[in-house]
Amino acid sequence: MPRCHGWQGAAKGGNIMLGVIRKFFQFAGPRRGRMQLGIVFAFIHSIFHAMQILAIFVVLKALVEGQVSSATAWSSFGIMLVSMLGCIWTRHRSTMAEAEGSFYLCADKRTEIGDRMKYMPMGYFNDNSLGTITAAVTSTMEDLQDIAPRVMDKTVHGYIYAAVVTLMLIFFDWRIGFIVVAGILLFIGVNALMQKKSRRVSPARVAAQASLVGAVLEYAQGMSVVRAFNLADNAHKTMDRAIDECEKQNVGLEIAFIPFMFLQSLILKGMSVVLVAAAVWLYLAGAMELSVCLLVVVSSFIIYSQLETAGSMSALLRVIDLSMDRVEEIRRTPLMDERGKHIVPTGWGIEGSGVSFSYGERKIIDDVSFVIPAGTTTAVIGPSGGGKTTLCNLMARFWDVDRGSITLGGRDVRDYTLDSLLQNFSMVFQNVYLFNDTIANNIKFGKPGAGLAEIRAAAQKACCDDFIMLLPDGYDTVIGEGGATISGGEKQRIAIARAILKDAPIIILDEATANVDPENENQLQAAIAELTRSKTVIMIAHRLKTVRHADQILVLDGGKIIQRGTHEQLMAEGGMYADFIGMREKSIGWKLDGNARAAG
Ligand SMILES: Nc1ncnc2c1ncn2[C@@H]1O[C@H](COP(=O)(O)OP(=O)(O)OP(=O)(O)O)[C@@H](O)[C@H]1O
Repeated sequence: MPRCHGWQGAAKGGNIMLGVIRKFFQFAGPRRGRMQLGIVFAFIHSIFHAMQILAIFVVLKALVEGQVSSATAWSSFGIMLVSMLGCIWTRHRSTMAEAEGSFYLCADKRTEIGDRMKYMPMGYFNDNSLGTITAAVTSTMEDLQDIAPRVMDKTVHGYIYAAVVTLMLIFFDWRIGFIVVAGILLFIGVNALMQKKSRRVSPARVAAQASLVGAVLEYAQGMSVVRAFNLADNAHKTMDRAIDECEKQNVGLEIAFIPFMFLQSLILKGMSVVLVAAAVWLYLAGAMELSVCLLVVVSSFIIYSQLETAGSMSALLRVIDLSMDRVEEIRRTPLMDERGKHIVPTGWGIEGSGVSFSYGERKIIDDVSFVIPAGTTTAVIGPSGGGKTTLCNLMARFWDVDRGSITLGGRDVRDYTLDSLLQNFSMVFQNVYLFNDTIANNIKFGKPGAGLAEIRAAAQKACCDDFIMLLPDGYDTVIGEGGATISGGEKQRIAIARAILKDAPIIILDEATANVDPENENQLQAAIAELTRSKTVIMIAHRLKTVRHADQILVLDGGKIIQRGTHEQLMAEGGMYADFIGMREKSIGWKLDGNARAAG
C-alpha cells in the first residue's frame, strides 16, 4: 500500500509536477514567453470548458422549477455556444503557442549544442559515445519537442479544469465541493507514487533509446567492414539486442504505470459515485435543492474527466525531466576557451616545455620539450602508438596538456580563444573526413567566404581540379557522408585543397601510409609541396624523402623524444632513427625486387 498518504502525498505529487513545469520554463530560456502564453490559453480554455456545467444547470433549474421557456433554451444555448467557441479559440491559440515555442526552443538548443561542441574538450567525445551525443540532439530533443508540450498542456488543463469546477461546485454547495477536493487530493497522492515509480524506471528507457541510436549509427558506419568480413549476423545481433532492450524498456515503462493508472481511474470513478450518492442523500434529507442535486448527478462524471487524462500524461513528466537534464549536461560541459583571448600571434614558432599528457590514466606524452622555428619543416617519426598524432593534437589544442606548456608565437596556446588559435593551423589527417555536401562546399570549409574561382585555384594547386571537372556535376557534385563516393587519394587531395584555401601559416600533416598508385602518389606529393611552401610544417612522416629533407627530425617513442636533429646528424648517431631508415630502405629494396621479379 502507498507509503505517503493524503496531504503529504498530494503535496509531494504537486511539487514534482510544479518542479518539472518550473524547470521546463527555465529551460525554455527566451522561448519561455511562447510556452507561458500556451499555458495561459490552456487556463482560459479550462474556464470556457467548465462553463458547460453552467449551461446544464440553467436547464435543470428551469425544469425543476417548472419554468422552462424559450428564454431557458436560449440562455443555455448561449452559454454552450460561448463555451464551445471559447474552447475552439483557446485550444487553437494554446496549441499554436506551445507547438511554435517547443519547435523553436528545440531548434535553439540543437544549434547551441552544435556550436558548443566545437569548443568542448576532446575528452568529452572520449567519455561519451557517438550514440549518446547523437541521441541528445535527436531522440531526446524529439521527446522535448513532441511530448513536453502535450504533457504540460494536458496536465495543466486537467488540474485547472478540476480547480474551476471545484470552485463552481463550492459556490452551489460547499459539502459537494469538499468531496470533490478530497477526490482530487487522493488522486494527487496516487499520482505522486506513480511519479516516484517513473523516477526509477524512466532513466533505463532514456538510456535504451540512446543505445539504440548508437547501435544504428555503428551498424551504418561499419557496413563496409560488416560486408568485408561477412559479419552481417553478428552486427545484426548487436542491433537486435538494442531494439529488444528499447522495446523492453518502453513496454516496461507502460506496464509499470498500469496499476497506478488503474488506481487513479478507480479513485476518480469511485469519487464520482460518492458525489452522486452524497447529492441524492442530501436532497432526500432536505438539505439540498433538487436542481443542485441533479446538476451534481449529471456532471459527476465530467468533473474528473480531464484530471484522468492529466494523470495518464503526467507519467511522462519524468521523461521530460531526464531529457532536460541530458541537454543541460551538455550545455554545462565547460568549454575549452572560456578564459581565452583573441590573440594574433607575432610569430609562427611553436615551443613545448616539459609537456606531459595522458588519456585518462594512460600516459602518452612524458615530459617532452621541443622547439619548432617558424618557416621550418619538422618531421615526427617513431613506432606506431608512440604518441606522434597526440603530440600534434596538443599543439593545436585539441586536448590540453596535463603538465608543462606549449606556446605559439611566445604565447601559451591556452591563452588563445580556440578560434584565434586554430585559424593559424591547417591540418590534413590520414583519415580525411568529407561532409555529405558538394565538393565546392567541402573545399570552402577552409574559407567559408571563398568564391568558385578561388576554390578552383586551390583545387588546381592540389591536383584535383581535373578529376573534379570529369564528375557529372563538377564542383557541385555531392559526395556521400565521409566522402564515401570517391577514392582515398582523391579525398586526400580535396583535403589538401581545403587546407591550401585556408592558407594558414602552420601546417600539420599526417602523411599517407596507405599504398597509393604511382599516378596518385605523384599528384599527392605535388599537392603537398604546394600546401607546405614557406610554411611552418609539422609532419608525421612515413616516407624517406620527406624525412631526409626535414629541417629537424623528432623521434618519438614511448611518449619521449629519444632523438632529435637532422637526417645526417641522426644517421651519424645511430639508434632508432638509423634503424628506421635501414628498414625503409630495405622495404623499398624489397619492393624493387618484387617489381623486378614481376617484370621478369
Ligand atoms: N582519443 C584517444 N583516447 C584514448 N587513447 C587514445 C586516443 N587517441 C590515441 N590514443 C592512444 O594513444 C596512443 C598514442 O596514439 P597516437 O595516435 O598519438 O600514436 P601515433 O604515434 O600517432 O600512432 P600511429 O603512427 O599508429 O598513428 C595509442 O596507444 C592510442 O591507442
